[in-house]
Amino acid sequence: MPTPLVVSEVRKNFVMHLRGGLVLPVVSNVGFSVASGECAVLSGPSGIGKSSILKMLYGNYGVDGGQILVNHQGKVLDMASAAARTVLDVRRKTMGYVSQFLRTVPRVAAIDVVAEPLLARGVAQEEARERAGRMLSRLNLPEALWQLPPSTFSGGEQQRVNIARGFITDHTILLLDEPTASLDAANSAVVEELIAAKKAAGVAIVGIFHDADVRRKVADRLIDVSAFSPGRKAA
Ligand SMILES: Nc1ncnc2c1ncn2[C@@H]1O[C@H](COP(=O)(O)OP(=O)(O)OP(=O)(O)O)[C@@H](O)[C@H]1O
Repeated sequence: MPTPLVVSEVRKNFVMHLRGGLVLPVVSNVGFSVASGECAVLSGPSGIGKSSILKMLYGNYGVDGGQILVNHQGKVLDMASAAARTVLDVRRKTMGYVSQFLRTVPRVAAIDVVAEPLLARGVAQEEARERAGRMLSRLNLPEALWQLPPSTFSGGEQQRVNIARGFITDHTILLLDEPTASLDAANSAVVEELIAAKKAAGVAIVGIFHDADVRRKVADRLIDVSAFSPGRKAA
């Protein structure tokens, strides 16, 4: 079976159009691969480019060079050069992403926000909602909130909706951007269990965890993003 995710020679500059086209090189020569069942954690100081790398892997940020090869339904394709339609298909079937903040859609109930990725994969509505409810219970979101849109939820409640939505599918690659940042110890522990279950199921995970304790528990390997800082020679 091909490796789920192989990143090589990826480069990213930000161009500040409001500053006369000033070019800010963020990362260069990014290279790593993530095996099935492995959790690789991006580490390094604030502002070094960790979130930018996750956003490039997911196709939210364009890439100025290099390859992001994913095993999508038995075929290897390059997210760095894939057409928008292909990127959406990869997101639906292969690659999940738990962003730092939930993007709420007005009037959509929390339970439907969580069930939506299952519906997109063809799961019947009743089953999708039942599974969404189970996931929200596991993350201790009070049932009274399930039918409400999450826009008024607390930071930690929104993050739990986001986590439930990200972990509900059987995507083979999962990107996690600080999933425990707004959570208390009990809910962080639930997320650690969910990550362990994904690893046991063979999912390849790339994550960012500022909490050293969580990082120590979930990481199989640290990837030092400072090594990809432009100007530094690759190790
Ligand atoms: N859309 C953008 N436009 C311009 N600059 C950006 C953009 N996104 C990120 N940057 C810049 O790229 C650099 C890397 O940011 P990034 O968020 O990837 O760092 P990080 O390592 O995840 O930081 P933190 O640990 O603080 O979250 C920063 O200097 C940031 O200002």
